[in-house]
Amino acid sequence: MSATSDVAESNAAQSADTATDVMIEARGLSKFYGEFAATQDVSFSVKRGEICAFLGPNGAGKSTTMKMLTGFLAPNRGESYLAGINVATDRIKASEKLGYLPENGPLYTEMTPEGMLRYIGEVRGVSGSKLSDRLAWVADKCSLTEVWRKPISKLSRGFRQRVGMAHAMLHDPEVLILDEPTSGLDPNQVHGVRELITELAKTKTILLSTHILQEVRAVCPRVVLINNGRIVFDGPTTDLGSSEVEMEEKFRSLTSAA
Ligand SMILES: Nc1ncnc2c1ncn2[C@@H]1O[C@H](COP(=O)(O)OP(=O)(O)OP(=O)(O)O)[C@@H](O)[C@H]1O
Repeated sequence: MSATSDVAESNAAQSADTATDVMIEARGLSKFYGEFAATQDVSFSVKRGEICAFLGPNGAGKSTTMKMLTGFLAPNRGESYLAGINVATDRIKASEKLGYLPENGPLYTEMTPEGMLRYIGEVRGVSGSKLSDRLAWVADKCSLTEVWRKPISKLSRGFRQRVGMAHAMLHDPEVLILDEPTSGLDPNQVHGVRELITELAKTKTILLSTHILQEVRAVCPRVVLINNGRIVFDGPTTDLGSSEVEMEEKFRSLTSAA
């Protein structure tokens, strides 16, 4: 084989790898409410195994983008892909790859975590020993054992958030999209959820939204920053600064009104 065809073959293999390695992709996502652009031409991708922060101030467009990425909101322009699957045209196949924790997601508060998660598993077509195994796994990973049979209405916000995480992870998806997973939690609960995310990151691709810089530093080596509906930074977290103070300054300069 010639050197040229060697190179061509290696490039082809590389681009095939690259194609399957992109697990989350936003392609030019725009969402308008009347004249107001909630997001404009948002494009970025997250590769297999990455844990990426989607950072931005309040109202920047994080939840809107996540809803479009997960197929819960139709963009006016642009496309979303999960594991290479077009979310708009192949929703069911894409949703098999996806675990989504929406901001303030609904829970069946009259049920127990066990009852609700069993019900969701059955609706998704999992049953028997496979469902029991998955329930045991999420109960353990999300530290839900002590509240497993208590009504969700009686649980603290931290435990409710963990039930939401368990819901997202029940079908063992490859991709997790988590909208402000630590919002409203006390410092101990924040620590617990961050530990869980770090543990999950060993086997999953994760995009998590936050407006907390410490969260990014604690959990995410990569950051995509959105402001006024547009991406203003995409790169390694360390490129935002080597200390918290530097990061705050950079964040402010990238997100202050022009
Ligand atoms: N249904 C809607 N109708 C009109 N405007 C909307 C609607 N949904 C969102 N917006 C606006 O779009 C912008 C982006 O909202 P979004 O919820 O995506 O921001 P966010 O970055 O997730 O904010 P936060 O950190 O506060 O949750 C905001 O100005 C919001 O008021």
